[in-house]
Amino acid sequence: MDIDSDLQKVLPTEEHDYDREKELKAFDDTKAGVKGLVDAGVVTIPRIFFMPPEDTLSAKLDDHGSFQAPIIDLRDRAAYAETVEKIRYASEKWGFFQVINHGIPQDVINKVIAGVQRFHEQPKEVKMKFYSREKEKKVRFISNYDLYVSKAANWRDTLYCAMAPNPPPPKEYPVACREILIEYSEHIQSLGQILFGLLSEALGLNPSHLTDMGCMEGHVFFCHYYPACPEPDRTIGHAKHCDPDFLTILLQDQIGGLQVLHEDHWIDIPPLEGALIVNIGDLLQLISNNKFRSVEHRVRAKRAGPRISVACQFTTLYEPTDKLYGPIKELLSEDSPPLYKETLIKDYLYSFCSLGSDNDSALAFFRL
Ligand SMILES: O=C(O)CCC(=O)C(=O)O
Ligand SMILES: [Fe+2]
Repeated sequence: MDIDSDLQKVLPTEEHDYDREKELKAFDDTKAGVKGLVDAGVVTIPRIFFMPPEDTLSAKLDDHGSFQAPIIDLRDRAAYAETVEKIRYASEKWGFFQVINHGIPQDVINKVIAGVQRFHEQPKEVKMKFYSREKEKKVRFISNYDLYVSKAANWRDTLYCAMAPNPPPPKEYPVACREILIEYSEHIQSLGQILFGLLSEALGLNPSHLTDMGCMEGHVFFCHYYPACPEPDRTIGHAKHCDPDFLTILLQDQIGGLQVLHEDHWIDIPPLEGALIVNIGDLLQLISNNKFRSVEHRVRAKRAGPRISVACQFTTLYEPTDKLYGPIKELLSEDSPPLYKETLIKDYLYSFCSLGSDNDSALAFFRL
């Protein structure tokens, strides 16, 4: 008996036949993203999307109904000190909270979701013109920014629009969502002011401290589209990651799937009509010297869809600035020495992107 050829029969031949690089490239070259696969009628997902079982099995909902990320009412200005305290607790213990009565009209939120859906559901020929892996581009469409470095491709497409500082001329944003994104960006600036004020006070600083440092200088919209997935247990919508910014304001539609890691459990952040989700990013963890926490989160793939979300990240991305960010001096003492070295925002982002989102936090590179 020819042992070698018998062995070949029982070994999964797939591994030999599978040229991952080639398949990633073929997918990328379609410039049509995951939506393109769904439109082509796939009923089994291509292997480039398979997550290792430990990541998908645990992607099932943990049964921890007793945990719920804090919900904070921003209208209650009379109870300002109490709101500051709630923000402090949420930022230290969860890194995530939802805000209600935040001042952004529901009508605007609905139009943002509709505009983003319109962009992603256009004929692929229109979207393809925006498809690019050039990081410095201020407006671009891409499926999986970390396609070539992550363990598995995610079931998601994204339109990026940098809104500040130095926005491109309005005509460079896609016509499908141009007007509403510009309007939403103005609302985001106002809400950002409120949140950074509260966060500054929650750190025991002057209310304008974080804005004076430039934490609000830039923001970028990540307009995600998660198509309905025929095999949701084999893949993920958005692999676990922390955000590499100061702060994220996230708007999600009613489909659900977002989970946050809390005390070793994956906790659902269920859609709450009218609410916005806020989470602390790595750069705020860094400048707060670990007082606030940037926490891992992910989005499950679902049979239901599409799911639409818009993450607004406060960061200047790759803007050429020489501003360095390190732990805030006022927060340091003998008992609380600096834990991180200073960094440029763009250097932090390069480290983050080189890792791929499903790896350990890039913060580790900046530890002293
Ligand atoms: O789609 C979501 O709910 C999460 C998106 C997200 O985590 C991100 O863009 O960083
Ligand atoms: Fe995120």
